[in-house]
Parts: sequence; C-alpha cells; structure tokens
Amino acid sequence: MNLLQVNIRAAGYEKDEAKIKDIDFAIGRGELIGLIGPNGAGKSTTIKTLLGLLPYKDGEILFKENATYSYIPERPIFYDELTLWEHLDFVAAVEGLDDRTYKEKANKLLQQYKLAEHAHEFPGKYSKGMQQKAILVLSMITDPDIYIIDEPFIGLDPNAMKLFLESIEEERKRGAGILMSTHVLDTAEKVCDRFLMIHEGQLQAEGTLADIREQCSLPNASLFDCFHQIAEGKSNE
Ligand SMILES: Nc1ncnc2c1ncn2[C@@H]1O[C@H](COP(=O)(O)OP(=O)(O)OP(=O)(O)O)[C@@H](O)[C@H]1O
Repeated sequence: MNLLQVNIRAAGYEKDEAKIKDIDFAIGRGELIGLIGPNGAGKSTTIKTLLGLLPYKDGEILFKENATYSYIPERPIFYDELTLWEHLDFVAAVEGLDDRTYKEKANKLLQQYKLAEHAHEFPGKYSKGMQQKAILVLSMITDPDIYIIDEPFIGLDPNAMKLFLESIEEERKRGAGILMSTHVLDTAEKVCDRFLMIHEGQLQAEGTLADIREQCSLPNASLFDCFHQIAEGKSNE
C-alpha cells in the first residue's frame, strides 16, 4: 500500500474559492517525487492541503496507517528561546524517542551538517543556510516514513546541497517516501523518480521524465524544456 494517497478535488484559502483542482497522486516507499511548477502554480498550496492547513478542502488525503511524516518548510521557524540541542530534545520528547539512540543520531547529523559547534546556539540567529541545515537535522531525527519538503535548496551551499542529496538518498533506501517541491530542475531531473508538474492550480503532466516528455510531445527534452513548454504554453493562451 502507498504511504500517502492524495485525491484533491479542490482546495483554497477561502470557502469555495479553489486555488488548486484535481490533484491526484500517490507516494510509495522509497519514492522521491518532484513537485514542479512556476511561481504561483499551487505547489505550496498543495503541500498545505496535505498538511491539513487549508480552510477549504474537498477531497481525500490518506496517510498509511501509523505513517509518520516530517514537513520541511521553505522558511524554517524556530523557537527564539531554544538552542538547536534544545529543539532536538524537544522533538525527541514529543516523539518519545529513545534517549541514547536519538542522541547518537543527532550527534552524527550535527557533525555531518557541520552544526556541532553551533548546537548550543539559537538557530533563530543562524545564517539562512545554517537554518535550512538545522531544520533538515530536526526533520531526520525522527526517522519519518514520509518527508514533505518545500524547496529545500534555497540557501544551501554546494557542500550542504550534496549532503542533503546524500541524506535523502539514505532515507529513501530506508524506505521513506519523499515529496519535494523545487525550482532547481536540473537537480530534480537527476534525483527524482517521478514528477508532478502543476500550472495554474492543476496537474498538467505527471510521471517519469519519459512520461512527461511524451505528454509534452518533446522527445529527449530536459525537464526544464518540458517545464518551459507547460508554463509558457498555458500563459500564452
Ligand atoms: N495565504 C494565501 N491566501 C490567499 N491566497 C494565497 C495564499 N497563498 C497563496 N495563495 C494563492 O494561491 C495560488 C498558488 O500559490 P502557491 O503559494 O501555492 O504557489 P507556488 O507554486 O508555491 O509558488 P512559488 O513557486 O512562488 O512558491 C496563488 O494564486 C497565490 O496567490
């Protein structure tokens, strides 16, 4: 069974005012799905719908029984009075994680992401990239079944980006399913199994790169070319 089954007929910020329509997809174990589309297409709105954050939703969002998820927002928010370690302790307490196991994992992640020296500082005062790395560490500490990630690459330096890609590869091998919205199409093309291309609140193409090429009638095109055709084709109508 899929980790997450999504059938959104309509959703939006006000009753009966749909910003997205007819968005249907599923995420299986170990799958990385790229949510792609131009500014204002409805990517964040789709993510907020999955998280149950929108006031208006018509449709079904079905998480596999007992499946857990981590949400990584585009702009992380931290508690002002907590250091990164205190954030980790807080997550561990809320999730009931075993003390020794989570501390070992946290130490490893903090080392990997070069945050160990800053773990007793307030992440609210970190640089943008450090904040992004801190939220990744916090999201991975619980070993979730599903990751829902809104544009992870903003602010990451090339090393951190490589590290992030390695981390998600490890998480996929563990069986986690990942939905990741991004504008970094050359990277998405390399790492994602499948894509959801949305424009003006609706799915315009979906599937593997081969499927997307076929749906766009662009054999051998890059994801960027397909994106361009969908975004431009529609806005020129
Ligand atoms: N809080 C909000 N209240 C009302 N409308 C909103 C709100 N947030 C987004 N929208 C509208 O919903 C539509 C989809 O926006 P959304 O933020 O989902 O786009 P996106 O694909 O994530 O874009 P971007 O790539 O710029 O982040 C847009 O028309 C936008 O104006």
